[in-house]
Amino acid sequence: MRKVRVDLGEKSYDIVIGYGIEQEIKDFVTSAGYSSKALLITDTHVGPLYGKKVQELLSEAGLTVTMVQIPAGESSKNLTVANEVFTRAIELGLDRKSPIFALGGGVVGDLAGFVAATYMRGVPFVQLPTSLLAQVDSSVGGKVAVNHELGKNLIGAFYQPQAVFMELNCMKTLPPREIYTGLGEIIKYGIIYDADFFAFLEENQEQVLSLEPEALVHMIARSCEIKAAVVSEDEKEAGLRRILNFGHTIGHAIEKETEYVRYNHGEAVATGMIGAAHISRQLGLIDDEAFERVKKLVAAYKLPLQAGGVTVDGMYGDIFHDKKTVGGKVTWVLMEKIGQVICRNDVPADVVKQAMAAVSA
Ligand SMILES: NC(=O)c1ccc[n+]([C@@H]2O[C@H](COP(=O)([O-])OP(=O)(O)OC[C@H]3O[C@@H](n4cnc5c(N)ncnc54)[C@H](O)[C@@H]3O)[C@@H](O)[C@H]2O)c1
Ligand SMILES: O=C(O)C(=O)C[C@@H](O)[C@H](O)[C@H](O)COP(=O)(O)O
Ligand SMILES: [Zn+2]
Repeated sequence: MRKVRVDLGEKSYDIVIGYGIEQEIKDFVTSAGYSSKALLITDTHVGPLYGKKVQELLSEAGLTVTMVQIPAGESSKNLTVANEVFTRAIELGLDRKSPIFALGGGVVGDLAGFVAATYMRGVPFVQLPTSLLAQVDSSVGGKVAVNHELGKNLIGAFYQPQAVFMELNCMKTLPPREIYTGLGEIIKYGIIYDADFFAFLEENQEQVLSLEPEALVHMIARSCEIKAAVVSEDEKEAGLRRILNFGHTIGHAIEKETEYVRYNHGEAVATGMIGAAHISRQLGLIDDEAFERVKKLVAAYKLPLQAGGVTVDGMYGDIFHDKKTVGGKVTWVLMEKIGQVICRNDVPADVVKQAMAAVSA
């Protein structure tokens, strides 16, 4: 079992990573001082697999747990579904000390976190991530949100969980496409922060793709360490945290242009990283070798180098709704080398459009 601490003063918490961590969950809940009524939010794929087991586990820790299943998929991450969950919470009489547990991927985590942040102005929140992407990224750091029809994650908050429990046995039921998706965000950490980690991903492809336990623990723990270090320094994205958004400016535009169904998040981010690498090369920040290494690794993990169903004009319009765009100026996270990025808000429109054309199929 591994533990990673997210250091945020009074809001600090542990990420517990391992195979068979039921006792750790029970011990935490028993000593947390929660009200007895709790909500377990999951989706229609994960609920039938793990919902009952987790409900029983939480009952053994003294809670009376109601499970709410939202339809699986990104199209559930909206205010309408959040409102249905608020209604259940009110009907059940959940109070300010009633915990909300998110059991599922990033969609469940982001939506449940948004509900937890806003129901009665904030109730305790615990993440139980079950997808690779949620374990390496979305369950950590406190960005919670729902989508708006005009853009991704536009309605949300920074709201930290009180703990994150990552049960690695859950990976056994994850479809292969969702493994590649998680690898999109994992590759991101190598590019933005850790050249050795990038090299590990280049050199251990078989172990990584088969989720061999030692490789799996390493890639989840290293990803969490990097995210925890960044978030601990800059919780609310005043500066450094923007690096975690590498690939997301174009990635979110791809998701929106394809109505959140054609590509899942990690795939769109992977293509967005190619776009950002393209801009970096055009500006002379990186050489061809670094660009080719990124491209090769993205392809090796079966992620798309180009997106279909998008237009340059559509994507170009979307980037002005990006949360890193201020006063009409888009802040781009760009590569300086593998393991290091910088932010630039002076990228000419034609350079951006060339990169967008290059990643459009
Ligand atoms: N808050 C953040 O910091 C942050 C970071 C990255 C991504 N995100 C958000 O996360 C979302 C993407 O997360 P995701 O990739 O987990 O998508 P997801 O939540 O849709 O999960 C992917 C699919 O896998 C299924 N699934 C999850 N765990 C499973 C398991 N163990 N076995 C079988 N099936 C399982 C889900 O039901 C779903 O069908 C996006 O909305 C993205 O914007 C947020
Ligand atoms: O935690 C962060 O900070 C990130 O940017 C992580 C991203 O992987 C994640 O997709 C995040 O939700 C994007 O945030 P947004 O502010 O661009 O909506
Ligand atoms: Zn992301």
